Amino acid sequence: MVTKSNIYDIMGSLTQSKLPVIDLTRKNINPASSSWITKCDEVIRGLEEYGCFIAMYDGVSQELHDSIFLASQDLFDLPIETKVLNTSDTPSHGYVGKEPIVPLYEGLGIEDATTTKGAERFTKLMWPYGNESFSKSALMFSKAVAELDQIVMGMVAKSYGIEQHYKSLFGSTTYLLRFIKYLCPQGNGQNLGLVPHTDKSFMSILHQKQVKGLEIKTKDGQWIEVDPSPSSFIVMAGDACMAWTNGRIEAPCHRVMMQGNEERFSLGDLNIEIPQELVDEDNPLQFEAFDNYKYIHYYYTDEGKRSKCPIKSYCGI
Ligand SMILES: O=C(O)CCC(=O)C(=O)O
Ligand SMILES: [Fe+2]
Repeated sequence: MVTKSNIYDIMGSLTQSKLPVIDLTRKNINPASSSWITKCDEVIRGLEEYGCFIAMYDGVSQELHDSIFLASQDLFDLPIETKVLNTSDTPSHGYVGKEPIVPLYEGLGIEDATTTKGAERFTKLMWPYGNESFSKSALMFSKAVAELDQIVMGMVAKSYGIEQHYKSLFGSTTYLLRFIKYLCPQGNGQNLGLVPHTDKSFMSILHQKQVKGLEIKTKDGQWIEVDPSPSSFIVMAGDACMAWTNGRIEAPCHRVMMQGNEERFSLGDLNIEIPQELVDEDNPLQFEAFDNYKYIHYYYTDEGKRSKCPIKSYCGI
């Protein structure tokens, strides 16, 4: 029987607590400045405690924020026959829409979004006669957010003393820009935009427009709502980051409960080796080296979908 109290249990309770907000605007992130080490500590604390934090970041101007969301609207206004042309070998990187378990959700990914080639290839597929402003905005936004990712990863690597490993990881990094749209709930009580999950990527950077909806689960099981703002970006660890840091940073469970338009960045890496510096008597090696793309494929197999912690089933020791 479904009673009021067990509906509450299924949905989980919302908490008033907030995610850490870290000022990563340019004046604060010069590695030569004294505030740099403090910022590194804040970033690590946020990631170890919540698996994510909110970055205040000025690499995306208000103008770019506006133009990327206008571009997003143009994209979703295209006919479905055009949008489905965006296919990918990697599950969930192409067009996703009209899925029975998430009927409100629609998403399109641009692979290699930080390269002119990636941005133009996608634009040509969607607009065979061209759409220069779309491809320009997508490329500029991708580059700006990739820069934020690199700042954060540099801080993580510095704090753990694994800068050398980060350099090789960085060489094999590609970026995916995913445009996401959620329909308004249809008044039938169904307002789950996206089911609770952890990201399968290395790191995701989320940016929302006006309408909130993203909720992140704390380690003690409470859900925290995240308010949108043009200068805030949610930096979130994915499963691959958990393996790379030998379990120090765990990918947080998150879901979307309302409607809105959000852009999302995620990152896929190849041949990730667990840095030896993070392995000692107290912290034995927890994961084998793995390939992030193959892991994503594994996650979409029956075994991967059934697993409680797919990254552990895939490459845990
Ligand atoms: O739309 C959002 O804010 C979250 C999207 C998300 O979690 C995902 O695409 O994995
Ligand atoms: Fe996610």
